[in-house]
Amino acid sequence: MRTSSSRPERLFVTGIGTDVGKTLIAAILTEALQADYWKPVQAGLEPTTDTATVRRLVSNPHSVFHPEAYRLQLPASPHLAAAREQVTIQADAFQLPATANHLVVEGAGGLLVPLAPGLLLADVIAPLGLEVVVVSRHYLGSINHTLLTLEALQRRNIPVRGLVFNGAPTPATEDFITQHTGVPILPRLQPETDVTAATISRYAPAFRQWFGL
Ligand SMILES: Nc1ncnc2c1ncn2[C@@H]1O[C@H](COP(=O)(O)OP(=O)(O)OP(=O)(O)O)[C@@H](O)[C@H]1O
Ligand SMILES: C[C@H](N)[C@H](N)CCCCCC(=O)O
Ligand SMILES: [Mg+2]
Repeated sequence: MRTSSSRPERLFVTGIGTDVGKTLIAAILTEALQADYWKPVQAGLEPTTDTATVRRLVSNPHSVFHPEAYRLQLPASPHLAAAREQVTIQADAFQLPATANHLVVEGAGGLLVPLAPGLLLADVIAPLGLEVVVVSRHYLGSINHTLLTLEALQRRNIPVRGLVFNGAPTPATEDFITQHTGVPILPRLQPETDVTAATISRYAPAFRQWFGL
């Protein structure tokens, strides 16, 4: 929930790929800021959706969960999932939900995921005036994927709020990315045995403090 004196945070959570922890970090940000949450494109509805997951993981009563612009059955790239249902994802469907609260928007997969022929996720996010939080999960190859993501954001003049490292601390990776790019670094996530509302509540204060709240 936003206090009257603070500027609302408008964050877009992207990642260096799919399954890197965007939903987990979006839930932490949503809880930390008592923000609203919006997942504009959901590809894959079973066993659950990211909106339902974040709703389950968030404890505060203020967050509002805005309906997806596109809910697609197939857990695949959005351009394929949409085509399977004879749906064409349209750029003008990406209008931010009307809210004065902090807002956390979660992408699908990585930054350059295709939505429709000639249309990438980055194309529809860029005009929305969001600041990006990039999630970098550790695996061999993640340095390259992280630098490519940051370079693509810079080339499109999309502002980067910061980077979250997800996984056991890996100094050789984290130090190189930090020094090479100079991007701000948010609190890190450790590998967790269980991801529950209690896990999210444990991380939220450090993120809240990082945002100066
Ligand atoms: N630090 C962690 N500890 C334990 N499990 C994690 C961690 N980070 C992510 N996971 C788990 O990995 C899986 C993939 O994470 P998540 O759903 O957040 O990915 P995503 O980037 O949001 O994917 P998508 O592109 O489908 O939105 C989930 O089961 C999540 O709970
Ligand atoms: C279904 C999956 N979990 C994500 N929602 C979508 C991932 C799209 C990846 C497309 C790609 O980069 O090849
Ligand atoms: Mg997700």
